[in-house]
This record gives sequence, structure tokens and C-alpha cells, in this order.
Amino acid sequence: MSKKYAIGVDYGTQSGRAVLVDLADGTEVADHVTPYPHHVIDEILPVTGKKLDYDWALQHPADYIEVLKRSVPEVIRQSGIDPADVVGVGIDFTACTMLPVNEQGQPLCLLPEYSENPHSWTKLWKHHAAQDEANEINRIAAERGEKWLPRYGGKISSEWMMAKVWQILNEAPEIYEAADQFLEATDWVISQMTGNIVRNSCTAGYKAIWHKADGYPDKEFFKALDPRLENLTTTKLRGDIVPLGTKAGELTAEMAQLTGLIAGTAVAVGNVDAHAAVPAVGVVTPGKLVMAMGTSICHMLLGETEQEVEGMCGVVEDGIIPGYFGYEAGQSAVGDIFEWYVEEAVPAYVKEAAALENVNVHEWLETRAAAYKPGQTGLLALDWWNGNRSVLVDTNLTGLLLGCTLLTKPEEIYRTLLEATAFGTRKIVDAFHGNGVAVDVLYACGGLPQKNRLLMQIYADVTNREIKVAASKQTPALGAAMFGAVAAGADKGGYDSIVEAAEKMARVREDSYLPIPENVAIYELLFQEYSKLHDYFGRGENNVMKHLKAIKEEVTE
Ligand SMILES: Nc1ncnc2c1ncn2[C@@H]1O[C@H](COP(=O)(O)OP(=O)(O)O)[C@@H](O)[C@H]1O
Ligand SMILES: O=C(CO)[C@@H](O)[C@@H](O)COP(=O)(O)O
Repeated sequence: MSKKYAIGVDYGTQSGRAVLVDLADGTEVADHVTPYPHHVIDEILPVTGKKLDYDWALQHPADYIEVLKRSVPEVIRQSGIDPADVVGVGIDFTACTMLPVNEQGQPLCLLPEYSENPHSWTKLWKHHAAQDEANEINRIAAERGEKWLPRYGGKISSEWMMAKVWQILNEAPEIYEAADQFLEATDWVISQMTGNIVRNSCTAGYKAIWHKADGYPDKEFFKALDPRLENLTTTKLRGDIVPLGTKAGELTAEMAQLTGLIAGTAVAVGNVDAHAAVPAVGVVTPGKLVMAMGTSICHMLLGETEQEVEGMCGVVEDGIIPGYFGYEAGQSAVGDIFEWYVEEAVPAYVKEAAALENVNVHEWLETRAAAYKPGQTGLLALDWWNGNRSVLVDTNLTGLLLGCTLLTKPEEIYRTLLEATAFGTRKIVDAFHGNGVAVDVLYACGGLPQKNRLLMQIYADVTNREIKVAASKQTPALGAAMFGAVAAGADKGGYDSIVEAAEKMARVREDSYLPIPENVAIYELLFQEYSKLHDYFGRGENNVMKHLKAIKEEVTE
């Protein structure tokens, strides 16, 4: 029998990437990236040229199809394989990235009668303009004692489906009316590939307050938000919600022509980027925390039971791997804090020295920062440059650097920022571990583990846990391909379960990061100090960060 393959397509914030994977062992045979032609639309709406409000972030749905059109034929061409040997396709997406569609499943923004209204466009995950609606949802849910609220750590985010839908209703009721359904972009792309609209349990669970046993919150809750929302879940969010790995359908003839694949190829239901990465590092059982480390960190964990954990983003049964409760938490800025420092705050002499040595500024700082022992800088920081996503869930918190003297060096500050983000992860690890969801070992994927060894050693020391690193540089896309193989099934050359697919296809690097006992001991002391600052500034004892923000807003108006 000829070799069999699957294709995974990872839809990120700036671009989409297709990866062609050998099903026997997970080898990534070819990959190709298509930057979105319309980029992130966060300043000007293309059709009107009108300025968008602050905090808006939209995307163009045609860009998603462009990725299929350019990147899928390219991986087939590069690999030289017969398209008939591609047994399944899966995708993963940022989330909640959502759009309104009409009865035919067409995005309203592509129809001339609606395209001038920004609310007809795809709202990207980082569209943060629905914060007022999120606040109201949280207030009303808390008042009513909604039992689903603790499943989301006590607060839902402005990034999620209900806040975004409500913003559309409030600001553009005509678009709300015209929408036959609101879909996650991941489900919309699958509908374009197969002709079937099928909602997946991952985005429904984490981003749309859906629960396997209880379904959506009841109508009375939605009525309490706004009487016009009463029937939202049975009308514009209607439809069966199916587990990850389910076959959504088969590639249509039209899509086969566009992609160069064979009509009838199995297509898996949509998935989320961070969640798809979990089986791709071989994690299919509890106790192993997967960190997707880049500009931010998503922390993913499996558990046997549904526990309430302070500040977690959510817990969803079957939300990552069927048969387990999938937990998600996160830090809203990690690499972005290092980027801020490198771009905005290092002295010119550092940039010049790095250029002379032909290394980038991060690498220059890392080498020098690595020469310090834990605690030797005398510095401590709170990693809230972009607020706090877990455990405190407060976007109004800001960063703090403590302990500077006239002798403080840039590399010491850089090391302190690395450490601060590790302490942020430790808070999340402790929150889970202390609430009965074991965290025994860490797995890292994403860009940062490839870029900064010091950072990874600090994370191992601060958490006192081994860290295994993904062998793949395209972990979410590999995971998406694995779900594509599961959609195909073993009799078509794929796999019957994601656990089997992970056994054969997932890989981590041979070398791992182990905690160094003397570093662990010092970091334990520093973490106690971090925790004091964390609670003092984060739990209301000293609201100076919020006061500063309020004064800033007042004088800026
Ligand atoms: N050597 C480095 N050490 C630490 N951080 C780095 C280094 N090089 C780049 N970064 C940070 O990595 C982040 C990008 O990570 P990456 O995983 O590639 O992106 P994304 O999260 O968009 O997928 C940026 O925020 C950047 O500041
Ligand atoms: O929120 C989630 C996952 O739940 C992500 O899709 C979102 O943060 C986007 O992450 P990336 O920027 O793609 O790493």
C-alpha cells in the first residue's frame, strides 16, 4: 500500500499555514505559509475607507479561502505525492474568531448590502470592543448565580462569542437581524470545504458557554441580558455540536479543484490552535501541562473530573481530548513583554553591540543574563504589561519592576522579565495543582522554546518541573492533520482515535529541561516575594495601577 498523508491547516492571526504530514510517523513532509492579503483589519474598513474604533480587530473571510488555494496545492507540489494519498484534512484556528452568515452560509460582509457595516465582518479573537457587554454578562450571571460561571474561572472574556454577538445586537441590530447564524470562523471554513455547517465542541465549550450535559445557558439568562437575545441559542447559534475528530464531511468537487486534493477526502470538524497542539506533543492523558509559548502563553491541561479553578479560562468535557475534561488558562503577554523591552527600553549601546556581534538583541541579552545566578540581580517584576488573563482575570492591571539601582544593567532587567513571566506560569500551575488537577510535567511548543534556552531553564526552575519541548515547529498544524487522519478513520489509512494518532505521529525532542535544585530553592524565595506583590497590587489592597490608569484617561480626554 502506498504511504498515506494528512494535511493540517493552521489559521493564525497574520497568516495561514498548511503542513503535509506522513501518517506513519508524523514526519512533516512540506509546509507553506500564506500571509492574509487583507492583514488584520484594525484601522480602516476596506470598503468604506472609514476609521474603525479603538479595540476593533476584523479579518476578511476570503483570506481564509486564499490560504487553501495557495498553500494546499503548494505542499502537494513540494512533496511530489499523489493527492489521492491524502486521506484527511483538519484545520485549527484562533478563537473566538466569529462571523455572521446568511441562510446560504455566505458571510454578510461579502454581500454589497451589508459590507459597509463593520459589524458584518469577521471579528478576530483580539477584537476587544465588546468589553461593556462582557462586563454586563459577568455582572448579570453573578447576580443570578449562574452555575456555569465557575467553569470559566468566574468571568467570561470580551473575546468570546456571547459578548461579540451582543455587541452586534447593540450597535448594529440590522446586522443581527440579517444574520441567519453566527459561526466560529473555524466552523465556517469547514462549511466551505464540505458544504456542511457543523459546530465543534471545542469552540462551543470554551468560547460560547456550551456544556456537554447542560447545553448553553438557559433562555431566561439571555432574556435577562436583553429580551431580543432570548432565543439566540436555538436560532442564530443553532445546530448540533460534535466532538473533535468527528468527520464534518467530505471535500466538495469545487474545493477539490481549488486545493488540488481529491473530492471526497475526509474533513475533520474545526479546532482551536492551542487545543490542537496538545495531542501533537503526545499529550493524551492528565498531569501534563502543555504551554503554547509565543507572544502570549496558552496553558492546556487534561483532568479526570470537572474542578473549579480560580481564574482559569475554562474547563470543557472532551474540549481537547475525548474522554477528559480539558482545562485552559493563559498569560496575555509573554514574548510581547520581551519585545516591548527590546524595542522600547534597551539603550542604544546594546543594539549597537548586538549588531557588531551579528546577533539579535534578544540573543545578546540572553547570553549576558545567563551569567547571573537566580536572585543575583536584586530585581523582581510583575508580568502584567497586558493585564492579567489568569489567575486574577483583570485587564486593568499593569506591569511593575522593583529593585533598580544606579548599577542595574539591561541584561538584568531582561532576566527579571523572563523570571516574571515564569512566576506568572507558576501561579497558574499552583492554581490547578492545588485544586485537584495535577500538573506533574510541562510540555512546551510555539516559538519561544526554539528561541531562548535561558527562558526554558528558568521555567523549569521556577515551577520545579521537567519541561519537554515539541519536536515540531508547526505543532498546531500537526495536531490539525492528526484530527484529519482521525476523521478519515483506519480503514482509509488514517486512525480511529486521536490517542492512536498521537502514539504514532507526535514527537518531543530527546533533551528536556530539568530543574536545578539550587536554583529551585532561590526561586522559591523569590516566588514568595512575587506572590506578596501579586496579591497586594492584584487583589485590591493597593489599587495604584487602576488609579494611574484612571488619571491617565482623565488627562488624555
Ligand atoms: N530570543 C528570544 N527570546 C525571547 N523572546 C523572543 C526571542 N525572539 C523573539 N521573541 C519573542 O517571541 C515572540 C514571538 O513568538 P512566536 O511564537 O514566534 O509568535 P506567535 O505567538 O505570534 O506565534 C515575540 O513576542 C518576540 O518578542
Ligand atoms: O485564545 C486562543 C485559544 O483559546 C488563541 O486562539 C488566541 O489567543 C490566539 O493565539 P495566537 O496569537 O494564535 O497564539
